[in-house]
Amino acid sequence: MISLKGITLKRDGNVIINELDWQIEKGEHWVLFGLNGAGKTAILNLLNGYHFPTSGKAIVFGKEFGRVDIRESIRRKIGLVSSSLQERFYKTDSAFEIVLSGAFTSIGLYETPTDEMRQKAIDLLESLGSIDYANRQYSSLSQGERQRILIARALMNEPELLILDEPTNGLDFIAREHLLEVIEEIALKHSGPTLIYVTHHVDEILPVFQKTLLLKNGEVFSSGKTVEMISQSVLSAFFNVEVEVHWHNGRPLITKREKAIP
Ligand SMILES: Nc1ncnc2c1ncn2[C@@H]1O[C@H](COP(=O)(O)OP(=O)(O)OP(=O)(O)O)[C@@H](O)[C@H]1O
Repeated sequence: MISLKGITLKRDGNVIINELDWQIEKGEHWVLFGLNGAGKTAILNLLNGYHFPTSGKAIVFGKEFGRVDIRESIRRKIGLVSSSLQERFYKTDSAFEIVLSGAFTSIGLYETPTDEMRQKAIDLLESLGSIDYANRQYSSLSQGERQRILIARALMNEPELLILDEPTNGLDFIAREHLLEVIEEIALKHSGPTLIYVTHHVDEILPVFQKTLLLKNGEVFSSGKTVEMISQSVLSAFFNVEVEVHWHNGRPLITKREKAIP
């Protein structure tokens, strides 16, 4: 579905992504894990066609970047949930209008939605538990409610790939767990999209994310099965700090290992 080989991205003379290799198969849900400044956003911008690789070969949905302009066709197949989108919406738009705008991949509604689109938006709002606040102004919603609206918006086009960029930012514990339940349901849907979950929080990695790419300083530190990546030895080397990993109900927790008392 996606094949990135030897991708390097330079911006203003700086190497932001260096020799990145990443293969994503359909139905294989991934975590993109990296600390602040690792280059996660840069990779998402690459996948969406907002940045162009300086070198390397990128094939997205069977089409190679650079051969023809494939940005438009790519963006219709990718749903993006990112807090950077929130700042771009119009303050007066209702949650329902924002979900509908997903059908046109636009910010704001410039075209008249069909009855079919309206019904789809209602169905999605219902399935995400958001119908009660569908007519409220988006700007008046809580952060957790906004994230659900963004997910509904991203699902309007039935994307092949759904990218969730740090979706739990600003959520309290309960709202976070509720959102993770929604995400798990989407991931488990047979005909649903393939997911990329971007985070720097280990404890948000759900069992449905069976693959993890660890990104450090713009390079792949390691990638593969989540259980192998989220291990004591790999993460201690990744963080450069000794950590312990504890698994509970299929979810990992990490703590810094205390120094042994001599
Ligand atoms: N136009 C640019 N010119 C130079 N450096 C840039 C440019 N854009 C991004 N960078 C740098 O590239 C690095 C990767 O940035 P990126 O935003 O992709 O990181 P990130 O992993 O998404 O971080 P965060 O978790 O903090 O959002 C950072 O060090 C950033 O300062």
